[in-house]
Amino acid sequence: MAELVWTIAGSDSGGGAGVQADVKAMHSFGVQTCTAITALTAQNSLAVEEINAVSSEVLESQLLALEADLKAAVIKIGMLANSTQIQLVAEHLAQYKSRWDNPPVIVFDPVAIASSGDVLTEEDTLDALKKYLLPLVDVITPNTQETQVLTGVYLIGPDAVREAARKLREFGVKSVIIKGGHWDYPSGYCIDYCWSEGEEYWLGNEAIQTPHSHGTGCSFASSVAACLAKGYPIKDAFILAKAYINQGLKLAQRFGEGRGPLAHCGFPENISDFPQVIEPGSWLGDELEFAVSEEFNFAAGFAPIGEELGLYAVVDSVDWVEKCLAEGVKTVQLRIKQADHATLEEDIQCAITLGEKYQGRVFINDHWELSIRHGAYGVHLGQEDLDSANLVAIQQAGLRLGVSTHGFYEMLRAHNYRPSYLAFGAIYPTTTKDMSGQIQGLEKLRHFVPLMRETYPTVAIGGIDLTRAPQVAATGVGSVAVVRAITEAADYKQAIIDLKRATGES
Ligand SMILES: Cc1ncc(COP(=O)(O)OP(=O)(O)O)c(N)n1
Ligand SMILES: Cc1nc(C(=O)O)sc1CCOP(=O)(O)O
Ligand SMILES: [Mg+2]
Repeated sequence: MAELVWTIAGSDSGGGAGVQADVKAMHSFGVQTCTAITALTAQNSLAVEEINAVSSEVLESQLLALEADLKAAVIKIGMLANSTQIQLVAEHLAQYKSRWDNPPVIVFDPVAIASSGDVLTEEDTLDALKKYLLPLVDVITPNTQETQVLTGVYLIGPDAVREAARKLREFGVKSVIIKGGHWDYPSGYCIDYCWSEGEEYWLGNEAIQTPHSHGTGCSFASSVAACLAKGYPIKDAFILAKAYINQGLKLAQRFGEGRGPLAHCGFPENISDFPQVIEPGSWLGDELEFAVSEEFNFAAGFAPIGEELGLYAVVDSVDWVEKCLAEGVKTVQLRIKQADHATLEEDIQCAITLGEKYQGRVFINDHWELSIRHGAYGVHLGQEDLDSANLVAIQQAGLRLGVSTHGFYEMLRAHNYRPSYLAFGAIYPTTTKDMSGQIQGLEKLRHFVPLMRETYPTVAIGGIDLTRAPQVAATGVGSVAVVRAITEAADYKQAIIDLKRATGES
């Protein structure tokens, strides 16, 4: 069943922003949308002629109807026309938060100023917002002007953006996304910022030049809301919303004499619409003056593999490396996790030699220094390892590099390094490793694979067994990686034959 998302916002008679944009954006991400309309604006592509706020009774009757029968996973709030509406909505939200079995996530787009420049709310709303609404908000998505109006911070650079986000959190907001569509810094680029749970995320891409951008703010917040309802973590919702806007700006058309609306074109599927994850040491990171640690090393472009990896066995001993290679598994990873493993170096050496003997690809998990020392075919690293491993040394030694990813943000971060392959996990729950909160499922895998398949060999891992392998392979992923499906099989030789057949390898 589709997830339910409400939008509490104004109607745009011109069809480009407000609830009209919200419904289209939410539909693109596959959620069911309910609406509570706060105002019937009379506007077209040139101007907002009238606001026409609905009465408190009319607004409340919509909320009462929805809360009685169609409880939302996420509620997106757009234009609230006056302080009475703000107070009314805040009272209802507070009840939902305290009384519903599954309290809704609140996403607030503080629509102060339409892109045409018209002020959409009354003067006294600012105090009411700060007093009643912001303490209930989980994610706020202001643009530059709205951020400045709410915080008094003028966004002249990254530190000012951080400072504004801190001020918004002081009002009680949990997570902050500040959209950089208007700050043109660095020149010609559009940089966006997200702060959530102590982590910050920066995304950037070249600014897309079009006058037809009406409704981008509403659509961005609605995309975030829909993605959160779909179970994406905020950093992935942030990326997807940004890709959705980029896609819509590129395809936007003129309707009327003024600014046309953002185009709504479904889930973003083209990698060129996705932003770059900005990291210290990258060009954009330098432009934004991100601190770079002394031992910082960055390398992009690792030795290619040249074909898909096929059935991929991830095992914890040399004995299993040999058993798998001997049965014709072409890609094997030695994954030894005990820090005090007495024969670690010897085992890595043996695994590398076995790979050469059986002409298989043997990757070593984590231990990149020993991998370089003994000339491994490749190493497999996790996201945290990207910060600490000597990537330059791995690249210069000609080792292949595989990188784990768990979601869109990590996938795009890994893409900065142009590794030799990308792994997506965990597709299903697994007992081999604690992956709680990081289960992707087939629907998300179906989105990851087409974005990356042209650039890298792709691998799916986590909870895959013989019964699930065919559906995983049907996503187009190039390789299925398993631990227990081989090492805990009653007959591992038969399991290898069956898994290869189930994934179309033989
Ligand atoms: C093929 C493949 N994919 C993902 C992983 C997980 O690697 P990582 O995130 O580094 O976690 P650990 O395996 O070190 O626990 C993997 N090993 N192999
Ligand atoms: C080692 C590992 N990495 C994962 C990831 O998602 O990064 S899932 C995983 C365990 C896979 O084991 P099994 O096939 O037994 O479920
Ligand atoms: Mg690792």
